[in-house]
Amino acid sequence: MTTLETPPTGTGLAPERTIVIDDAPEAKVPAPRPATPARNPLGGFSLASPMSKFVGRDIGVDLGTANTLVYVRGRGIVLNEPSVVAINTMTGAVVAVGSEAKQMIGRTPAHVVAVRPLRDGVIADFEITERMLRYFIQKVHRRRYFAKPRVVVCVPSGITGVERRAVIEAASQAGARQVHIVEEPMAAAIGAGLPVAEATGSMVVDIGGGTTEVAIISLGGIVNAQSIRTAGDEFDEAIINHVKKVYSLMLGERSAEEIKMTLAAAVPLANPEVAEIRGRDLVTGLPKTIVVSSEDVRDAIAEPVQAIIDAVRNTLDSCPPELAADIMERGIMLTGGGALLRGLDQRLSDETGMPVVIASDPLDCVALGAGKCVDEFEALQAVMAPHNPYQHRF
Ligand SMILES: Nc1ncnc2c1ncn2[C@@H]1O[C@H](COP(=O)(O)OP(=O)(O)OP(=O)(O)O)[C@@H](O)[C@H]1O
Repeated sequence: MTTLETPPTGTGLAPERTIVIDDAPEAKVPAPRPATPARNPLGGFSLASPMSKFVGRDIGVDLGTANTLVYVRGRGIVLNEPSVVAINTMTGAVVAVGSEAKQMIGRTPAHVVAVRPLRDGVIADFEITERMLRYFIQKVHRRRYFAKPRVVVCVPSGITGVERRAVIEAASQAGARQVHIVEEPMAAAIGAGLPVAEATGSMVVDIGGGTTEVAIISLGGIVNAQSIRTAGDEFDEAIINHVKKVYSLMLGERSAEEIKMTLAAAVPLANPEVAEIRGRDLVTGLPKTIVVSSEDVRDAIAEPVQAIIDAVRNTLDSCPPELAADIMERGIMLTGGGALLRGLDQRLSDETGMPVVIASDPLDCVALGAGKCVDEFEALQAVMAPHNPYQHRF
């Protein structure tokens, strides 16, 4: 039995303060991954790109709603931090960024707010996003280089021109010499090792914190895509609302995320699990303990899970028959943190009749794809260019 505790307010603490839950494991900075090997998994592209004089400096950024990952050319993924910034509201100063700031959510004194500057995959607070990016870029470069880096940033495929422009501006303000955009599903597919350049259909479903990207890719381009603003955050919200409605218990974001990771499933489990959750009773304001089962949590997240399944089905419905046959053979690749929701692969497979595979590093795929675009920049221009009228130099 897992114990999740949330102390009451009325004690002066914010309701979502958690006692037992540790910071999410993905908040830790990983050991640097080896740079992408010099093979050519994309098949159709020549990888004979000349070594640029800027080797080691250019970076690929997965600017995610939940996590930001930075890949440095020649070094691999060197930074993986929650997309959270703590700000002192009296002075406007940044108090903490990343893991340290995430730990502060729900625990800050009145004059400090812990903010997630991206919502639904796009920039909700431009200035804070820019400061966060600047901090991360400076952190990975450790002042070793004087010139500004060339930056490849991943964005959801469904964002508007204005939202795209905001990402480019934020990256340039944060110190990029040149900003290139690659769409998240394309980056996820490349990072998952799908043969995106070949004349065969590949399907990727990237379930992040704010958006789910569904795309069918062939010959280096996106044939069909759907981006919905339903993903991991929506699961958390559904759990908070369910516990509030059924048990009159107030839960915070971090507790809900922990419940999702430990208890939630998209299919009935052979051995249902339970967890004890302590929180604030909405009626009495006093601490209360409830026992929640995995079945309970499955009901809570049923709606957002169904929305993702519908997006996959809709994309498949409008898929050219030849590509559908390829996908039938090859299967659907699941990437992003949401791919780790228990039983989601099985549920998707049951509902679509297609084989479904979870990528080996689902949380890293987008950053690895952006990294490959950086490592093999000249060769992969084609992947970026057709979808990218906004390649900017500053
Ligand atoms: N084991 C798990 N089970 C369920 N969900 C998980 C698990 N591990 C991580 N997640 C969820 O995955 C999401 C983060 O995934 P990811 O880092 O791919 O998103 P992101 O790139 O930051 O978001 P976006 O692509 O929407 O901008 C969070 O909602 C997190 O709670």
